[in-house]
Amino acid sequence: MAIDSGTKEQSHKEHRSRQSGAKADKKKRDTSQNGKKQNPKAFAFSSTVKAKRLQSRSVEKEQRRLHVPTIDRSYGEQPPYVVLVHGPPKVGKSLLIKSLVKHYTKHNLPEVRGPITIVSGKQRRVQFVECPNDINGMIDAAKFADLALLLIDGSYGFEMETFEFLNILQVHGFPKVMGVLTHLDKFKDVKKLKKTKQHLKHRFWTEIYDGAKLFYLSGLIHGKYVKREIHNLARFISVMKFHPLSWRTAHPYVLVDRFEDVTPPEKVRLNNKCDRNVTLYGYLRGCNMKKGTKIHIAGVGDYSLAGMTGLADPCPLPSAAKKKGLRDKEKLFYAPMSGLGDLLYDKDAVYININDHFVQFSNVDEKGEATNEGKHEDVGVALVKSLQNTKYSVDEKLEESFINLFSRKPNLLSNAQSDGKDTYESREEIRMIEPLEEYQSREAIKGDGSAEESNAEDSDGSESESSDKNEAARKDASDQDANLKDHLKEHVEFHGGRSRRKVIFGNDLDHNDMEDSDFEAEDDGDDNNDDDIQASSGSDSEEDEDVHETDDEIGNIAKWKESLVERTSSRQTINLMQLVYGKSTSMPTTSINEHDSSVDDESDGDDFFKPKGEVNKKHGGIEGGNWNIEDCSKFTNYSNLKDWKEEKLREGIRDRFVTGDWSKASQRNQAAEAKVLDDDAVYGDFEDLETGEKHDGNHTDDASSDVNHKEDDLAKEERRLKKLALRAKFNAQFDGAESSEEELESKHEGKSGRDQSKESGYFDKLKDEIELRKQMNIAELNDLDDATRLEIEGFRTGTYLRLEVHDVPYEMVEYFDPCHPILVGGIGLGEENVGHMQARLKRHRWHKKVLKTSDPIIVSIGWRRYQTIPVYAIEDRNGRHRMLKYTPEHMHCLAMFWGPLAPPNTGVVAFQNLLNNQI
Ligand SMILES: Nc1nc2c(ncn2[C@@H]2O[C@H](COP(=O)(O)OP(=O)(O)OP(=O)(O)O)[C@@H](O)[C@H]2O)c(=O)[nH]1
Repeated sequence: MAIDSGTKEQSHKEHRSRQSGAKADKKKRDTSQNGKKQNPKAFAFSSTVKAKRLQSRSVEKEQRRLHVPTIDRSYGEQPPYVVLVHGPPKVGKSLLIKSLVKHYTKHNLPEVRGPITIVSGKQRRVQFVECPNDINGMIDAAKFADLALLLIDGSYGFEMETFEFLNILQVHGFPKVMGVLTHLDKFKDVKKLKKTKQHLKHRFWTEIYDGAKLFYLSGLIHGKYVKREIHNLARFISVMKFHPLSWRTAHPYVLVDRFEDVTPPEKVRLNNKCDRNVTLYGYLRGCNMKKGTKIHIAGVGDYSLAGMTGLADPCPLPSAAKKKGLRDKEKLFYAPMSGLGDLLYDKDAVYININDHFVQFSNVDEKGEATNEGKHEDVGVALVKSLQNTKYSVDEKLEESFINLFSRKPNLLSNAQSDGKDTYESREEIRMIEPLEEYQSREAIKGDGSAEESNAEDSDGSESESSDKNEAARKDASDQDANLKDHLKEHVEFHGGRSRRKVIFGNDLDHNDMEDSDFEAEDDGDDNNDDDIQASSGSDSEEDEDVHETDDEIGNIAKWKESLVERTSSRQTINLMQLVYGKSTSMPTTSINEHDSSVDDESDGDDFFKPKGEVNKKHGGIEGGNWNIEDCSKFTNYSNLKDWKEEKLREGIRDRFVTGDWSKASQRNQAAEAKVLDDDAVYGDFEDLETGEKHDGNHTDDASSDVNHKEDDLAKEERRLKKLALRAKFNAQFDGAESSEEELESKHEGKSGRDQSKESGYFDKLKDEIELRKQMNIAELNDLDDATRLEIEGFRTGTYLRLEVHDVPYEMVEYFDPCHPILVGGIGLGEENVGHMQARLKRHRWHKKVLKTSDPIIVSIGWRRYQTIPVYAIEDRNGRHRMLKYTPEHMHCLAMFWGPLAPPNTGVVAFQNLLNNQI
């Protein structure tokens, strides 16, 4: 009792809720939110301003989504998507592929050699390829990759390889790109890790586009990456959407995943260096390939095919695989070069591969001894297992078979591999012994050489992008040329037993300081070395001087940046003036001059150039009448220009933008029709600007152009109706699958109830039309028998092809390296001819020296890469081409060179040096 009474009497201190501090703030926030709106979605449009903003934002998003529909020419089953794993040496490329293969197939991949095809889902296969660490390999890889995984050593930072590869990618059509940070376990400090991650992410975004996916692989568990992280990465790969790239949809290509030498052995015996016959195997991609198409083997040359056969798919989709027997399990992977796959018969050889889990034995380990996990191993199994390792030509196998069968000698390939390793190790040793000399000599090479390699050029045709993000990426890349990437510097250093080419960003110096605290001793030395590199390279360009300044005085960064920014901005204005107004101001004056007096303005006295002047005049005459051309700047009548500084004028067009009030638009359109009929002067009205028509005294022109417009419209309408009729016919024929889709769409549109839905409807209609045409083609082809179909259509994309090529140089066989994928591209009509080509070209900002006319360069264009001698020129204002001895600074110029022709709008990249000096 006493206790009870005691407790009753005891007064506890009352709980006082916090009045200030983080907790109180949070509570306030919560209560205020809860109090105001319990269901934020239900009150989304409580404010009209907000509603308007939301609406315009969604419209903007919708608009951004729209792009000209690309025509997908792939008719057959989708071939496996190529996932390219790229990165500087020793960053973990092989390990990532092994981990991913393990994730998908539950099999351990002994080594990564050549493309590895795996089934990643019911409807999807992917082919993993490790990108070789040399420029040639990177160029080829950029041409066939559907998704590039850029591996970056997080503990070290960006290396030049990544940026060089990105530049190549930009030119050859930008496929999807994802970044993967590895070696993050080397960070001991969590804060530093976080900061570095953030920093690298933003740097990555600057290079690609904001929001580009970057994965973090935090470390290794049992020598493999963490399962969960690999699982996430695999999920992303499995669901990723790939857009067809324009060059590839117009050209068939094969990424070779199996290669055989089928030269008659007798011929080789007589002459070891005779031309060889080879067979190349791989999935057909891009578009259909007809018989008789010429091919280009990257790095080898153009050939006509001696034979082309379609084989059974070695790794079919689960949905497509027809099970032949009960034990016929689905084959989930195919990697003949890595020694994975299944039983395969073809003309040249028979391959027997048995999955580990069927026979319960492991592969041969490194020492060449079999570690038996299975209960018992019979002779048959041993035989089959030894056969597993033979995957070279028949003659080679005949020579080696008895050794392989009975003595368990490690095969030639593994020998070669280990030899390679040995040489590498010995090279490392040499470096360790003589680090200084080696280092300095390498610096000297790379100060010039490696920058030369990255001598990427912009081209006209680089706009052949399909995905918005990719476009954004390119835009970003070009936009930020001036301000961000100019600061990017290569820094060669000896790190972790090998020379690495670190990327240093001008605006990241402070960050580097932060990072450097970890590796202080090293980097102090490196700073000095950096100066040395600059000195040794001996370049005396302005930029380099600037860089020297920064290296000398880090405190002056701001000033240095100021001067750079000023300079770039001043340059930009000049360029802009030239680009936007330069011609517009000059053209009218020249044409006026020509009209006024027949004296040539610039080429006066020079009879040679007179005809050109006349051509110019003609141009002026033709264009003068054409008021509807897009580039109105050339014919600006200054008296008609509106003064956009006037508030009233600006107010007048406010509603023409997404943020404006659109209800007026419909009224205005009605009014506009009336106005056109009306002969009253409408000068100064904004209708003029929108339609691009000018009403200054050319009423008759306007009227006639209007009539033309109307006629055009009528024709268009007629065509549209025809198409609709066709479509209806098609729908009636083919069980109305599309119409149901359409209904859904229309329902959706009705729901959204916006004007913009019409536009997206148009977009969808365009897409539908393309699809319709495709379906009609397929329907038409389905009626044909197989042989005729093959004749007309060619081999369909996704077919596993065997290509036989005769008389290739013996070096192709001799130096064949499974780690260096072979790309075979189909050549279009007209592309097999040689001739002069003209390309727009700009010296890359990393290339320190100007390029000189007649200095040989190596050009990569289309599937090809070849050496040629360019002549640089620039187009003067009067349309003449003036030869340049050297390329101009920060400007495009023209390059004329001789070589196998490529279609217009093809991306071009040129290199001065392709030496593989990057290890
Ligand atoms: N600590 C740590 N080690 C890693 C990580 N990723 C890879 N490694 C190790 O780095 C070494 C090189 O890995 P590889 O997969 O052979 O690298 P690679 O890029 O294929 O190398 P090359 O083919 O020679 O260019 C291996 O010993 C890996 O175990 C990581 O995230 N953390």
